[in-house]
Amino acid sequence: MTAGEPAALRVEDLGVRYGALVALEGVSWEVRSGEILGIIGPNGAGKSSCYDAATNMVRRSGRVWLAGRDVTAVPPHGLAPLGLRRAFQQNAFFADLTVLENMTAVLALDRGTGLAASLLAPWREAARRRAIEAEAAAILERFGIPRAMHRRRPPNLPYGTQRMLSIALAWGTGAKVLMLDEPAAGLGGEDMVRLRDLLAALKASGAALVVIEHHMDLIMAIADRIVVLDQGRMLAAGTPREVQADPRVLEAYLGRAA
Ligand SMILES: Nc1ncnc2c1ncn2[C@@H]1O[C@H](COP(=O)(O)OP(=O)(O)OP(=O)(O)O)[C@@H](O)[C@H]1O
Repeated sequence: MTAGEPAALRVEDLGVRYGALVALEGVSWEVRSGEILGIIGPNGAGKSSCYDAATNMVRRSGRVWLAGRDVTAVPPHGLAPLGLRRAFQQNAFFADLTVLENMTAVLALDRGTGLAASLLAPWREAARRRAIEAEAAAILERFGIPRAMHRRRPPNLPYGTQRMLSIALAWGTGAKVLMLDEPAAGLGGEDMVRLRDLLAALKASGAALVVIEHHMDLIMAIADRIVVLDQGRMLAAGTPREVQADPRVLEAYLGRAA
């Protein structure tokens, strides 16, 4: 990214209420291309509400800009074509389709071809389908899913590979901003290393990543900047080193648990 270029995603003064409960208030941050922004905070701090607010999935106040364009009023399904994509905490895929069919279906949908047309298409669609399948296979490999696994069904994959698949499906034809909700949940050992390497590679490719994560070692290692939420408000923001040294952050995490 060059100086003066607008942030890949900028949110300003986000607020969310569930009835009388203020889940989020006055939250502002931005993430630039080729950057990873971490969002952390104790349980119930408002992290998921912040994602829902940024992607217009909940009634909220505040404003959102994507690459300088005001997308405050754009509905969730209108954001993906603009490059803002999101993967959820739960692995999400069609369990009855193979890994390759899942990826192919996402690409076809991204390109405006319906699922039925992509998978059940008549002969005249065959060449086009083969091209999309080849692209899907290449994306899966990029996300660390080898060809030997492409004909399997997602529930039969190792858990860490299911997670990679969920991220690949969220990525689709490509994200300018990818929002991940606890990508490391349930992962350990080698899978953590694979995830960290993948996120670093996506960042290096120029994507902007926003990552909610409870796994502190991971987020402190990969994030360029971190926003700390507590009780719906911004408690701190800065580099990993800065937030780790912030007494308010230590208090939020350790003080109340002690
Ligand atoms: N749909 C909802 N209806 C009512 N209250 C909600 C709803 N969703 C979240 N909340 C409340 O809003 C507050 C913020 O929740 P949120 O899920 O955004 O926090 P979080 O930081 O993502 O938590 P966690 O780390 O546990 O996932 C919490 O008090 C939660 O109970």
